[in-house]
Amino acid sequence: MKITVVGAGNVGATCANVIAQRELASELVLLDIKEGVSEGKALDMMQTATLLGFDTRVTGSTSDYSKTADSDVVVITSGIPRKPGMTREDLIGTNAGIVKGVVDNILKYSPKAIFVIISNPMDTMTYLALKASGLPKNRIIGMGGILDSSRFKCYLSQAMNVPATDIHGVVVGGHGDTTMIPLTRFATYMGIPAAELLDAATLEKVAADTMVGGATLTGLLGTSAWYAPGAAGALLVEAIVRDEKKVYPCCVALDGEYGQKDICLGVPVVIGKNGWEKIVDYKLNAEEQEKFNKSAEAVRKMNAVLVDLKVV
Ligand SMILES: NC(=O)c1ccc[n+]([C@@H]2O[C@H](COP(=O)([O-])OP(=O)(O)OC[C@H]3O[C@@H](n4cnc5c(N)ncnc54)[C@H](O)[C@@H]3O)[C@@H](O)[C@H]2O)c1
Ligand SMILES: O=C(O)C[C@H](O)C(=O)O
Repeated sequence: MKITVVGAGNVGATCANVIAQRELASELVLLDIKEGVSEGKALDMMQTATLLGFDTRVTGSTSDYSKTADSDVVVITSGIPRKPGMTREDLIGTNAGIVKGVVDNILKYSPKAIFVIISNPMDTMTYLALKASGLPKNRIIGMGGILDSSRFKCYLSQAMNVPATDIHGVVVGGHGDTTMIPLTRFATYMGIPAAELLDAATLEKVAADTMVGGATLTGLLGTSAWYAPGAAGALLVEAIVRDEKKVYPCCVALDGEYGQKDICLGVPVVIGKNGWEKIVDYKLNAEEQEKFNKSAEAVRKMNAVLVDLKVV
């Protein structure tokens, strides 16, 4: 198994580090445009192999895509992150060109790869990757919902004062401050509905905190987060390479499911060796469906910008 991570910055390097530690591949390539950075980070990681006990061979490449040849999975994290006060959508002008260029280059050497898109604005970058690559839709997966759900579970666990690992919680819709939809109705602690354990105001605050989870971290860090995003990307890669058939909320192309078409948006999907294999229907109620439709409307507006940018 060969995996490439494009972008050796905060998220890419963290994701690669988790992939190596969990031995998800025999070969892992980190690629960046910054001279020597991916090689340096790869070597640093290799020097943890005997300390942490893994055999994945990690190498770096400065812009040489031939080193990524025959990758089974490619994770795209290249692009600028937001700064405090910015939205993810503000990044489109820079990141669309970067993501398009990366997809084109990867395809020259790894035509059979499954793509995991992390660069922001992620829903639109996933749509761009789908259109630019012309690949079957199941091989293009945007990562956002896994991260947002893990933040949702984190805030729920803090409100309930219980371990986050005993909580179930899912966020669907877009990966934006106003477009994501924490599904409070489906949140449970060991099967007990969260609404029975938390009052309505607390549950609402948990959902609101989840939605601005990335912005909160950006305010604290001065740039956006990387530990949870990197780990979430690696978890998605793990489900693919181990053919786990796990259900994760991911950004995928909808063709009528959840009432939407010609858009990539976050819904629960089965993940396995073929990429995303099936969409799971949560049967949203009217209020949730209305939020989902509004989320789609906002993402569609962003997707239209891709035409102005002449990348689709
Ligand atoms: N989807 C998510 O859940 C999620 C979570 C966190 C971050 N992000 C996004 O991921 C992206 C990366 O964030 P980060 O914190 O790692 O930023 P970063 O600045 O630390 O790293 C980005 C890296 O991309 C590299 N890069 C730029 N252009 C490139 C190109 N053409 N080819 C290869 N590499 C290139 C840069 O040199 C840099 O090393 C941002 O767009 C951020 O918003 C998304
Ligand atoms: O918040 C960001 O801009 C980065 C990422 O999308 C996140 O949710 O951490």
